[in-house]
Amino acid sequence: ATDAATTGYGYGTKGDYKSLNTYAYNGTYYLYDTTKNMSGYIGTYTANYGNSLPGSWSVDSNNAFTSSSQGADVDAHAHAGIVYDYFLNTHNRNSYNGNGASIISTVHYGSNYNNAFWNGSQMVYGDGDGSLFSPLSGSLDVVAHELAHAVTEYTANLEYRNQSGALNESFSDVFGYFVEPNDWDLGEDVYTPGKAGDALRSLSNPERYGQPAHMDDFYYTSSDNGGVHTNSGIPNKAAYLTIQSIGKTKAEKIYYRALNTYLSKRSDFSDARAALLQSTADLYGTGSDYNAVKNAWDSVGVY
Ligand SMILES: O=C(O)[C@H](CCc1ccccc1)CC1(C(=O)N[C@@H](Cc2c[nH]c3ccccc23)C(=O)O)CCCC1
Ligand SMILES: [Zn+2]
Repeated sequence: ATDAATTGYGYGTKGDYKSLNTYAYNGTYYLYDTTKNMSGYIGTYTANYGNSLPGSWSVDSNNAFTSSSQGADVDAHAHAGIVYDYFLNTHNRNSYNGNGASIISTVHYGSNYNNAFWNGSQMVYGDGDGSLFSPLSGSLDVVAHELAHAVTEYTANLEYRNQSGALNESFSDVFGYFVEPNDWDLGEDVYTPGKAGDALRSLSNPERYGQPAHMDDFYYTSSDNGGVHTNSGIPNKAAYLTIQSIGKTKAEKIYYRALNTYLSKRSDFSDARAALLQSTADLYGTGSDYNAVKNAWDSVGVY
């Protein structure tokens, strides 16, 4: 059988051309990327609008993933590679487990499914209903958000409820920014395709989309695991203020160090403040950067 790594191409859900790391096997081309220095691979599958995972390999007969139904596959595969490169190049972390674990994505999950998730083993993306969402793998910050959940699971493993869960959420939104720093929004590329200028969440103005930006407005609820997607607005605002003060290059190093070195399952917002301050001191001392982080958390009412 002739088999070898190949370079194909395709169009994302926005019609944008993308080069793809593919693999030829017996005359069929697979979204199977073996070009990274990982023990595993980056692979993209389709659930064919069903719910079984990972589904079947995303394949093409001539290495040109150009049909409209392949756009979500193209985006998931290309964006996964970008996020893999980010964690390796910026944080010297080889995949989510630090040891080259395979990064598996499945697209076309369910029917018009308006969400995406990391299920503990892989990333899964719905196509959206075309009104609330377009296919969710089309947003690089969403893909980074999901893969950051995997990184968190293998590092701090923040429990997904109440304050530790809101921190878990915030770290995923913040790494979504670090990977796609052209705006303070999350999910803007796939959220309400018929309406320009809005997003799922905003790091700079969490209140714009119904999230608190201060502890005084913490949302006590039993839904959504204690409001993890709502209360993340508070640490998200602190992250925005931190990045504005000390810059992305320093901020991403202190955020990664806090997650990887100081935070744990039951860490709360106050623990996050302490972990980020300690990480800042470790890396940059207790001068202006340290004071900026302190001021950011003071501003959101977390001590
Ligand atoms: O990774 C996450 O935190 C979210 C995972 C949601 C999920 C959890 C468990 C099983 C299924 C789905 C997915 C995303 C999220 O923030 N979802 C929110 C907002 C949301 C998306 N689609 C929705 C549809 C209805 C209501 C809320 C939503 C949520 O599930 O709350 C992250 C980036 C974009 C989608
Ligand atoms: Zn999340």
